[in-house]
Amino acid sequence: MMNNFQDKLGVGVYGTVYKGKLRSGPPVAIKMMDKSMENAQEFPSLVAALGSLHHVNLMQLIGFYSEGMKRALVYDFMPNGSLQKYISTRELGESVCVSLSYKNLYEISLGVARGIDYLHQSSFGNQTSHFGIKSHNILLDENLIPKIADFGLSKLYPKVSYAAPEFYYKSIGDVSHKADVYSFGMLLMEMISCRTDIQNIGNDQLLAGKDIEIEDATEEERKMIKKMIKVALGCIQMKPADRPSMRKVLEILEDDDAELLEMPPKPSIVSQEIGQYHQE
Ligand SMILES: Nc1ncnc2c1ncn2[C@@H]1O[C@H](COP(=O)(O)OP(=O)(O)OP(=O)(O)O)[C@@H](O)[C@H]1O
Repeated sequence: MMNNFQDKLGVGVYGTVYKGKLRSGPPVAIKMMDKSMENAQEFPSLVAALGSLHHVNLMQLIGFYSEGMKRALVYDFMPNGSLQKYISTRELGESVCVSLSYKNLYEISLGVARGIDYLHQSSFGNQTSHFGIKSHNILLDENLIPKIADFGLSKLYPKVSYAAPEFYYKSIGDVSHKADVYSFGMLLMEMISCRTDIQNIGNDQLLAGKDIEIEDATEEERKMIKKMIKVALGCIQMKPADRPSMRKVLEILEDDDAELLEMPPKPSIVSQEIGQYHQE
């Protein structure tokens, strides 16, 4: 592997990511793990488990390095970087956001849902309650196909993404795959709000049963966004048991008639809901 660790792609919770090159040619991303990693003794078995997962929407682990305290993971290099870069209006301004069409956003959401569903169905999913999904960890390849990265590393170094309420309030349910469903719903909200005013659409138009008006969207795109909003509202329900499974989410996103489905109830505000549970 050829790399002089000069081309830094970024720094994450687990360490620093560099761009490198395999001798045979393709560029790679090398994630140098910090020494402070917890449960480091689990690294070899985790690498074996991660290497056995194959899905078009998961970032494929193509190699690893482990010697003494040094550990590194090698992945394909993703030329379009992370989804976060495209959808964060706060950090980067709207010009970046609008470079993704509604269709792009819908297809990315479908790909991410397929990747999470695969993880939940896999034997790895049986041992892991949640995978910590967030827009930083969704990388886009040259065709804007999303790849979920870092999904196994939360076993070594627990971290919270769009934290589901059950992480804080045990009374509403156990932390399970439904925490990923919640994170996925928040991700959808983030994606939609990058192009539209989600507050107004979610509350005023859709929830009131009205048709949504989205500027500069075709009829097909309007349907896609409407499905994404419905799925998002279902996924961010307060109680894990009220959220759909990732398999159900996929069914809805892939269903052409899903826009006719009933709108999920508006998710209640945490403090009110928690108060209610405490009174039960
Ligand atoms: N395979 C890859 N190809 C291209 N860029 C990558 C790749 N993997 C990571 N990066 C970039 O490197 C940076 C750091 O990535 P890393 O996954 O370590 O952290 P993160 O996703 O920013 O945050 P966290 O550690 O909380 O998951 C990010 O900006 C990401 O876009």
